[in-house]
Amino acid sequence: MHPLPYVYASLPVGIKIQCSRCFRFAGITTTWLQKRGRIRSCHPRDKRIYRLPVFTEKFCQAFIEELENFEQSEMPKGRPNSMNNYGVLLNELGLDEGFITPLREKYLQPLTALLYPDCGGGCLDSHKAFVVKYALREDLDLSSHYDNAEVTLNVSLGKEFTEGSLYFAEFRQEPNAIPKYIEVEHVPFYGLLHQGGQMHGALPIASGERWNLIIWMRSSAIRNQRCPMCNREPELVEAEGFGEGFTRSREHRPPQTVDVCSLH
Ligand SMILES: O=C(O)CCC(=O)C(=O)O
Ligand SMILES: [Fe+2]
Repeated sequence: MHPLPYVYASLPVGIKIQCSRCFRFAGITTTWLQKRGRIRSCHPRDKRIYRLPVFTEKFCQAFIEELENFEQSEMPKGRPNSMNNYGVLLNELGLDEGFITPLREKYLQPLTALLYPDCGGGCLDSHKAFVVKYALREDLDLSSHYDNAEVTLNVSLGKEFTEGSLYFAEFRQEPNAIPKYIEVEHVPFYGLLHQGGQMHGALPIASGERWNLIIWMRSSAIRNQRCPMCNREPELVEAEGFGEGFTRSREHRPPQTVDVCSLH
């Protein structure tokens, strides 16, 4: 059993180890990062899917144990979305403020600003974070979809499993087009960054249990112009917390960016 404070106490360990390395990356080029092996592009045709270290193994184990405790408790539970029957919404555990927000702002944003400057990577100001779980006799896979996010982080937390890779198609592929998918394996304790609008899904696991942390990161500067789900100008209603990441202010525009990789 891990009482919640134990997990909270262990969070900075998991984050700090990788964070201190990544802070030094802010302001340098994608090419430099790739050459040094700090992040890896997962496909030669460059679908802008990147693998990066996120948590320690010890942290992932403690995190899963805590999620299992929550699952077994009597506390009311929502599910991440209509496609998942299992899994946990992290705001229900009070993990936004002390965990996901600093992770997004301090660790991820320096990287996403570099990797996705054209889709709000430099101005991600809210998120929806949840954990998905796949197991035999529970959910096995996830059908093809795009996320309600500008940029998504998907971290493999464990446990042991076989198969269950992600597959990616074109960016917002036409529903009737013949899909050309690439498969990307989950590597334990590593994360994958991808554009939320890229069609993707998860193949069925063949054995074991797979737990992944998903952070849908949102940029109000981008989505205030056009909703990524319906492609129209959003009509706003009051919402609790981050809502779906829209804000009333339309003045914000994404900052102007240059392609640093083309500069010499
Ligand atoms: O199962 C996975 O790893 C992918 C989950 C996912 O794409 C999502 O929840 O949006
Ligand atoms: Fe997704």
